[in-house]
Amino acid sequence: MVVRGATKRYGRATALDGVDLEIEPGRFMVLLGPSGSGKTTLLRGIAGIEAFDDGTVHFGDTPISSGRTSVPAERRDVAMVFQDYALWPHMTVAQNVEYALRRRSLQGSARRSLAATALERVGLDGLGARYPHELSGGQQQRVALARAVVAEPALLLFDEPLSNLDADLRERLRVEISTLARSSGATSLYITHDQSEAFALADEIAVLRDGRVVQRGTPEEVYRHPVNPFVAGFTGLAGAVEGTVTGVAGPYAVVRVGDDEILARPGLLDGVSGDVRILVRPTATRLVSGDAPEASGHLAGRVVDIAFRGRGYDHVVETAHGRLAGVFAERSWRRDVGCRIALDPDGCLAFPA
Ligand SMILES: Nc1ncnc2c1ncn2[C@@H]1O[C@H](COP(=O)(O)OP(=O)(O)OP(=O)(O)O)[C@@H](O)[C@H]1O
Repeated sequence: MVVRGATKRYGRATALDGVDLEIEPGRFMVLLGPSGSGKTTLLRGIAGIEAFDDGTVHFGDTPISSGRTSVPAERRDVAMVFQDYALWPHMTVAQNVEYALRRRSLQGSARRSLAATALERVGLDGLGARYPHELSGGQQQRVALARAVVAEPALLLFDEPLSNLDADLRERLRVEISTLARSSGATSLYITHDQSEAFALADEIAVLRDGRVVQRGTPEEVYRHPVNPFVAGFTGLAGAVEGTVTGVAGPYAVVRVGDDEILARPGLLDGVSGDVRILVRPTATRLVSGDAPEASGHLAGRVVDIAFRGRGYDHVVETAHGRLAGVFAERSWRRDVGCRIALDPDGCLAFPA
């Protein structure tokens, strides 16, 4: 699927500002962006629920929306899964799924059999005769998934499908969506504002801000090499500290932060100098004793909060030059004690202050 120059304005507000997006057949793309960045507008335009003001959409070589051509939503080879499930309340579960096959010239028995297989694939065999209100939220979303895949569409669109579910169920259903989408062979586009969901699901992520794609890449590329502080901030930070670049050590900048010296990776290709803001990934932090000998790459601080996380504890540490949260240690520290944070330079991203 290829989108070129997708633009949409509402009055004076620009929801989409010339978005280009390509998804290779069979790949799972996640569009990650904050509220209001244009995610839903883009998805609705691709589905044909709304028209772009400008821009084109192609499925393979076939124009779906281009100039005066616009294939109506129901004739696009697309299925969509919504946040609020959007099941027909007056139809049974089986009828909801069969509805997606209405345009196929199939006999009733063939339709019923395909719907039953799809329900089995999402773990709902035996529930076909129930009505949506007789199911839990998670089960309703599974019906919506079965309905989306039953007709084997070329493109699956997901509009924050997990956001109405509680944490445990969200994780389980995320795995099911990932498996189902990939085994169906469809191309998938999934929108979310949740970076952990995006990282877990995506073959590729596109980060959207103010109606523009600001970065595209694999989850690893986006996490390790965010193109700007916005992307870094939106994909998980412990916090930031302020410092001054004093030199270079291999691929790293040497940065003086108060009395400490740490290494950081230049967040931009052309390097950094002078005053910098170092954005720190939580995974780059480790607590060491305040009595430990001072070492390069350590930052002095004081523990201000502790949260138990099952496999250990996340600490909030105040340094003289910024606060870092999510600093992990297997044992719990005490509040108000002095400590040092050992920093992995690959997770410290220096941007001009
Ligand atoms: N029907 C509409 N009329 C006017 N403005 C709209 C309309 N739909 C969306 N917008 C505006 O377009 C921008 C993008 O909205 P969109 O819903 O696509 O964002 P989003 O990234 O999906 O946000 P969210 O995560 O909150 O759903 C926002 O500024 C929004 O206020």
